[in-house]
Amino acid sequence: MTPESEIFSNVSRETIHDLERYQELLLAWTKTINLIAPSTADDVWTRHIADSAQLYKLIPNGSQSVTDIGSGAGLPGIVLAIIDKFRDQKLQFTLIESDQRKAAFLRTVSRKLKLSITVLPARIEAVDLQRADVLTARALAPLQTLLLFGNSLLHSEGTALFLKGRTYQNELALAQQTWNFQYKLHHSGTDPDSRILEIRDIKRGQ
Ligand SMILES: C[S@@+](CC[C@H](N)C(=O)[O-])C[C@H]1O[C@@H](n2cnc3c(N)ncnc32)[C@H](O)[C@@H]1O
Repeated sequence: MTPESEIFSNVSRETIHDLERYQELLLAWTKTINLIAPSTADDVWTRHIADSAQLYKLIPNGSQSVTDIGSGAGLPGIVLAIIDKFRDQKLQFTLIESDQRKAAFLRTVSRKLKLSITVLPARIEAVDLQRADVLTARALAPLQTLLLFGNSLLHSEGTALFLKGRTYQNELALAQQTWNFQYKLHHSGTDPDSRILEIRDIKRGQ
């Protein structure tokens, strides 16, 4: 089994169907608003959908809420909500995206696919939210900034899942100068140079 087919190995046919509908909507809206980099439009399934879907198995059992920050086109938030729709876990998702047109796209996808999502068209720094069990982010900001957001948005026993490219080692070293935290690195099933950072116990350093 390839790493990518492994990502979808426990996923139902209905889930794949909804993910394909999401992909169609994403490509249709990309013609008018800049949802994804044009260079990635030919490979949305692997570059964006599979890349996001691999986070689902890292969401701890018993979690109830997931906050996805800087969601953009809904990556990973929408993809995780689609997978969760056909599972027993029934997570409540909050997606924060400051660009109003992207937030409109997220609301449209949520309505069409009947997802359990609240979209907040706001800046992350400005929201006053109940702390989540899980915080996710992809392609948003350096790790130091993500930890600052995690410090205010994540439950004290919660888990942050951040998709990071090849700079992850430098970002970890820099973040450790300001923050104390526990972390685990997971290989990415879509890009050998990327990692998923699973982070807990975020506290400001001395
Ligand atoms: C590079 S895109 C990545 C989007 C998506 N997570 C992905 O992987 O394709 C970053 C997104 O975060 C949003 N964003 C950046 N700073 C933000 C902030 N402070 N509050 C809310 N959204 C923000 C931008 O509008 C943009 O849609």
